[in-house]
Amino acid sequence: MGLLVDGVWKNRWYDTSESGGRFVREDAQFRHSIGGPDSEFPAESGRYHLYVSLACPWAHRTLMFRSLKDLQSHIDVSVVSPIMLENGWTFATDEGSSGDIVQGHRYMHQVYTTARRDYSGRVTVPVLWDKKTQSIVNNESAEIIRMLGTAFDDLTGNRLDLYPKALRQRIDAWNARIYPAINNGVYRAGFATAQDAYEEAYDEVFAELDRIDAHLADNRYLCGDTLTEADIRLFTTLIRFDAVYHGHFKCNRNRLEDFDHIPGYVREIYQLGDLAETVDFHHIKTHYYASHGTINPTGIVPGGPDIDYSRPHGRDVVGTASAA
Ligand SMILES: N[C@@H](CCC(=O)N[C@@H](CS)C(=O)NCC(=O)O)C(=O)O
Repeated sequence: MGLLVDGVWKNRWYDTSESGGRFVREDAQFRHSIGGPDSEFPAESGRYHLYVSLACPWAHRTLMFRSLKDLQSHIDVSVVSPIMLENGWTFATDEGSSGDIVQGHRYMHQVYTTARRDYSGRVTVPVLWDKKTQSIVNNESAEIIRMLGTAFDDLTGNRLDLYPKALRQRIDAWNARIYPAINNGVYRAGFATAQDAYEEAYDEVFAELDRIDAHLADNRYLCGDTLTEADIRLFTTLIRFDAVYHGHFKCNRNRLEDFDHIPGYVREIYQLGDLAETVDFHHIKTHYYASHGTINPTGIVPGGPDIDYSRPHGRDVVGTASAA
């Protein structure tokens, strides 16, 4: 775990000393967009590449969109090793990485310094890479999924709209609650270095999960009967919850499987199209338990849990007519 300072790699764990033991996530620095034919980054088949970790919930969003939007043959993918230690994310193929199939780098930080020689900041995934200009288009998953959601529609003919105009306000409102309380909430609990910081995050995680569970009693998805971006963003945290966040990040009031409505909701999304192929529990568990030496010094990866996400979800009967 580390970061780049003026283009030089430094092996350093997160510094929580300035924030009262609270984990504060850094903002992504590359924020360009893929657009129409006149834009700097026009939508073109084969031009763009995704660097992802199969363990990472933020990268997972982009893989889910790539699958739902039929982009597999237009955007190829390099997968980093699940083990992230003193060199940060690596392309060690003996540990489960695909290798950097575009540039042949050994380390993810080289992708960043290829894009910007004196880059300072964290080296995160996902990264949307432009092979033509040898640069990073964007390294913020929330923005990458919006691009994948519409920019390539004329190429693929896939018009699935996960951020429809009529639902945007509601989607934005869900995202605004779910990001701090759940997506980042589990990290705020897990990476806290002070008891009160941990408890604050833990309480928020479960308050929001309780609210969502109640909402899902008579709403098939977060925004009623339509699957949206908000569901995808929530799913990537939920699918990791019992395997990792419950134990490793100490979010253990109860398991997700113990809720009334969330488990069926998670299974329904897991079973949609080819989305199950985007979930890799080996990478997920290995990454967290074997990479975070400050939290789990032995690096032992637990055997369980053993949850069958392909069993029937029973969500077809949920009141699709009711408003969210
Ligand atoms: N804002 C980014 C956050 C991405 C992020 O933090 N990814 C984690 C993996 S789960 C990472 O690469 N962390 C490495 C680090 O912080 O050094 C996004 O959503 O794309």
